[in-house]
Amino acid sequence: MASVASTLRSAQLTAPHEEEKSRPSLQAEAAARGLQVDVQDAVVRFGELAVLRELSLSIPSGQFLAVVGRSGCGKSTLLRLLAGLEAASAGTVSFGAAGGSPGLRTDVRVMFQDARLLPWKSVLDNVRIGVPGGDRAQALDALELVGLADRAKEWPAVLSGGQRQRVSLARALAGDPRLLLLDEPLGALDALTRIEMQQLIERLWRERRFTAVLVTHDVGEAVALADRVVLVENGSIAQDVAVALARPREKDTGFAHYESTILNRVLARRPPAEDRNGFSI
Ligand SMILES: Nc1ncnc2c1ncn2[C@@H]1O[C@H](COP(=O)(O)OP(=O)(O)OP(=O)(O)O)[C@@H](O)[C@H]1O
Repeated sequence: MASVASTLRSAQLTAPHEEEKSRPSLQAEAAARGLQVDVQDAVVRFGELAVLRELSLSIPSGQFLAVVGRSGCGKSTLLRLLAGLEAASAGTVSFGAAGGSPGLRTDVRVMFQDARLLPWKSVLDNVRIGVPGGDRAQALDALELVGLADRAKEWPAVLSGGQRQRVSLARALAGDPRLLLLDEPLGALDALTRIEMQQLIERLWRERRFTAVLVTHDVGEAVALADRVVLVENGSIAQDVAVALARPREKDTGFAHYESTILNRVLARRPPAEDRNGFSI
C-alpha cells in the first residue's frame, strides 16, 4: 500500500487551484483502481437447495453496491461467491477487463459481522495479517486510517466492539484491496457507533476508490452508503436501484423516497407485521 497517511498529508498541503487542476486525472486513476465484477448466470446450490439461480450482476469499477433482501435469500452466499469462498455450479464470476476469477486474491478482502481478531496477537499484529509480507509500517498506516494507531500495542480484548470492528476494517484495508466485501459488518454495533462506522467506511471508500459490496439488513444503511442497491429474491436480482443522492447524504425527503421504495418492494411478497414498523429487513 502506498503510504496512505502521507498521501493524505500531501493532498492537504496541495494549494486549492493545483488540486482542482489535477482532479480529472486523479479521478480517472481512482476509478481504474476498483475491481470491476461480472457475475453471469451464477448458480449456487447446497444439496437440493438452489440459493442463487442464474443470478447476473455487473458492478463497475469503484462502485459502492449494497445488497439487501429477506433473511436467507442468499445475500451472504453471493458475497462468499465473490470472495471465492463458494463455487458456482453453473455460470461465471470474473473480475476486471482481463477477466480474472475469484479465489486466493490479495486484491479482494472481506469484513464480517464479527471482527475475527486473534486474541493472542496485538492489535498491530492482527492488522499485519492483512498486509502481504506483514509490513509493520503499512499496518500502522492502516490503523491510523481508522483512528486507532495509539492502540497498536494493546490486546483485542481491551477494545470495545466498535473499536474491534475498526481494527477489522484496518486489516481489510491494509493490503490496499481493489474490492472490499462487507458482510453485515455493522450489524452488532449500537446505533451511534454504527453511524460513525458508516461515515468512516464512506470516507475511506471515497479516498481509496475500491469497489465496495455491502450486505445489509438495514435499508437506511444501504441508501446512506451505496451508489446502487440491489434486492436478492428467489435467487436472483429482483430490484436494481441507482441512488442519485449527493454525498454526504442527509435523511431528507429524497432519502426517505429511496428508503420506502426499496423497503416496500422487499416487503411486497410476504410482509410480516413486525417488519412494517422499522427499516430493517
Ligand atoms: N454451507 C451451507 N450449507 C447448507 N446451506 C447453506 C450453507 N450456506 C448457506 N446455506 C443456506 O442458504 C440459504 C441462504 O443463506 P445466506 O446466508 O446466503 O442468506 P442471507 O440472505 O445472507 O441470510 P441472512 O440475512 O439471514 O444472513 C439459507 O437457506 C442457508 O441456510
